Amino acid sequence: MTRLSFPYGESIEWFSPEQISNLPAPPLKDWLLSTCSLTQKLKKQCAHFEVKILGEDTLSLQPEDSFGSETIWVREVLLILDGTPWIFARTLIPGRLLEKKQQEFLGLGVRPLGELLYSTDAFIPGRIEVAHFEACCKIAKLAESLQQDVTQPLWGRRRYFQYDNEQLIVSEVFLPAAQQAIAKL
Ligand SMILES: C=C(O[C@@H]1C=C(C(=O)O)C=C[C@H]1O)C(=O)O
Repeated sequence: MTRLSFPYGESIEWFSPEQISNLPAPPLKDWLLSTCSLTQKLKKQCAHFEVKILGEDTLSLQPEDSFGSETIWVREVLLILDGTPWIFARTLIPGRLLEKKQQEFLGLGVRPLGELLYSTDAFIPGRIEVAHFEACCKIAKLAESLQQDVTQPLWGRRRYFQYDNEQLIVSEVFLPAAQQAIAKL
């Protein structure tokens, strides 16, 4: 039985959108590939937006997750719209970058990361990768623990942001409630 606790994210196989033949139909496809702040898009869909921190810590991750850095600061949150969790988000920041912007990252708290990343041109959005997750994975178990049945694969994306000569990675999984709501937009 998978231990359901932070860190929830796990080594996931991500693909460039061109490699995936069965991307979901719009509007979910548009949300997956959007280059603007997800926080701003989500806030338009609710009256009350909230960030719930699941965990923040410096971890030694698997090589495929560590992009060459010996230690990574990991932040995992739920983005909650009018009381319903829509997004599981996981941010990976290499130690070298954390040192440069320690106060900003460690001081985020329940403010959305997007407010930092999109407040300055210093963070340059980069490529987007996508993945979909079956019901067996740890994030699906997290969705089930949030009383959201996983009746179809969950879609997620991973975005790279460059700062100086470092990069951070932000991945977001659209939970069932989000996929159902977006399908009706
Ligand atoms: C990167 C953004 O910030 C969002 C907020 C996050 C957080 O607070 O940890 C993480 C990922 C994003 O969903 C964005 O708004 O696009």
